[in-house]
Amino acid sequence: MAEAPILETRGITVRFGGHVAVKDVSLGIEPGTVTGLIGPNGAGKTTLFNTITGLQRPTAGKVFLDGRDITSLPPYKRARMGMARTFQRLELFVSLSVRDNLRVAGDIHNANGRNKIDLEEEVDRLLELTGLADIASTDVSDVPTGRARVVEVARALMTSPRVLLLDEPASGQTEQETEAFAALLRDLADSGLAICLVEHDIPLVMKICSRIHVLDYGAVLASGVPDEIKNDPAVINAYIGTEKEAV
Ligand SMILES: Nc1ncnc2c1ncn2[C@@H]1O[C@H](COP(=O)(O)OP(=O)(O)OP(=O)(O)O)[C@@H](O)[C@H]1O
Repeated sequence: MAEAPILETRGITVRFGGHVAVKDVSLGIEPGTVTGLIGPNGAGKTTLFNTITGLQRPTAGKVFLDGRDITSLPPYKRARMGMARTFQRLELFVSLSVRDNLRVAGDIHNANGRNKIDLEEEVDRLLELTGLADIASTDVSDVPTGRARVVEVARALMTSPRVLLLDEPASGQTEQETEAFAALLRDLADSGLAICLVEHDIPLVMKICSRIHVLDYGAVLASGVPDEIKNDPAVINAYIGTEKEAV
């Protein structure tokens, strides 16, 4: 039997003036899985992430973590409860080294969190795990975008999250980097993490997600396993058929 979702949205709607960016979206993310969230530009994926993480207040609907209604909690409280994310536009400390970016996140976690980590040990473990050890001392400003995205994931992992939301993490990665990244996400999910992946790299999504939700004009157009999504005429028509990288 499938595990109960650790993260749930119920009937989330977000309006910006007269524009409905997210429309009545209900979905769940289970521990130990990678869940894909795909759809055309402007479909509402980032807005939904912002609502889940507390950066955007929904017009209607609720967000639950561990069955607890967290809709009115600020982002830092959600982070302390085990939610971490990365951003479409990288949000790293560019004048710091890769190692120091991880240290800062670990410091903040230790100052606030209940499950304190051994900082240096965790930094070393995550640099190894994410394949960043060779550039640990490099300033992020000198790190190419593809690898900087992995730095952002590693930094998010410093908070020992149980839910990880990734906004276009493969954008800017080479084919080889994406292959290693896919293996990393699978390993993280295998260790129990609940991952939600917003990504335009359809082959990557199809390869690593156990379940996929397709957003179109803010609403869920389809939900299912990769084979169902790949062959859904509405999805092909609205999105996959328009993607150069289509499977
Ligand atoms: N702060 C805002 N104010 C007004 N409109 C917004 C705001 N943020 C997003 N939107 C609009 O809401 C819609 C959804 O945007 P969103 O960025 O969530 O889409 P997306 O699916 O993440 O797109 P992409 O794949 O291009 O990142 C778009 O029409 C966008 O212009």
